[in-house]
Amino acid sequence: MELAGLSCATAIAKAYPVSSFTSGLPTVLVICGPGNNGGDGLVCARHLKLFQGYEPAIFYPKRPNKTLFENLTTQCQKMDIPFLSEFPQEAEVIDGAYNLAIDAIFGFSFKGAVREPFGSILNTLKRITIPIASVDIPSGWDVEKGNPEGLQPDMLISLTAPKQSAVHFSGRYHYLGGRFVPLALQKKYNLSLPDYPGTECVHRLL
Ligand SMILES: NC(=O)C1=CN([C@@H]2O[C@H](COP(=O)(O)OP(=O)(O)OC[C@H]3O[C@@H](n4cnc5c(N)ncnc54)[C@H](OP(=O)(O)O)[C@@H]3O)[C@@H](O)[C@H]2O)[C@@H](O)CC1
Ligand SMILES: [K+]
Repeated sequence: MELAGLSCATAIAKAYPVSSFTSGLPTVLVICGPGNNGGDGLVCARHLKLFQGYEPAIFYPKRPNKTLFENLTTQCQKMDIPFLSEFPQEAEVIDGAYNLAIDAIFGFSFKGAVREPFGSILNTLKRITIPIASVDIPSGWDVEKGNPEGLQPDMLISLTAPKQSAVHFSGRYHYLGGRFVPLALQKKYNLSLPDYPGTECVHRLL
């Protein structure tokens, strides 16, 4: 998870360097869901803050009662990353306060109809105009079929390997992250992963 989240922050810093934010501070709203995708979001927020220049804030409405996620939350709090107590319902409020949104709500274990509070959150995210970077899968997408009515992010960071639904991604930036798959596992699952350049933890696909 640490490497997955670091990959996300690295890819985001490449696609949206601090210098590219011409209107004010590079404020980033990170929305974290209840599973490991949300954990990746917490790690990503922490690394963005460590990269310096980025100003992440986190919304984390449904927190699992597990030590890993409690520790990740504590680390963010100790780094003075603010946690929002409420999600702004108006898209304009998000557009006015932030320059980038990171969607770390659901990944490959999402299924069925979206339950609250995430339905309202996704509806608001569909209306914002600032770019959205989705971690692993745009939240609310079927892992294989995608979701034409769902979020259409500007950036996708596929982790481990792109999921089948990535063929429906129509944004500007697609990165692969998660340089941690052992060769034996790649062979077992017949994964043909691109070579990561040098010591990079991400590989740009689009
Ligand atoms: N394992 C690996 O190899 C790696 C995994 N990685 C990362 O982990 C991600 C997968 O994490 P994951 O399996 O924890 O599930 P995830 O997609 O975060 O969501 C589960 C949560 O969502 C909830 N939920 C589901 N449907 C819902 C609905 N309709 N409406 C509302 N809630 C719903 C569900 O709730 P429940 O059904 O339990 O009530 C559960 O709490 C993967 O995409 C990648 O980012 C990477 O770090 C690389 C290596
Ligand atoms: K996501």
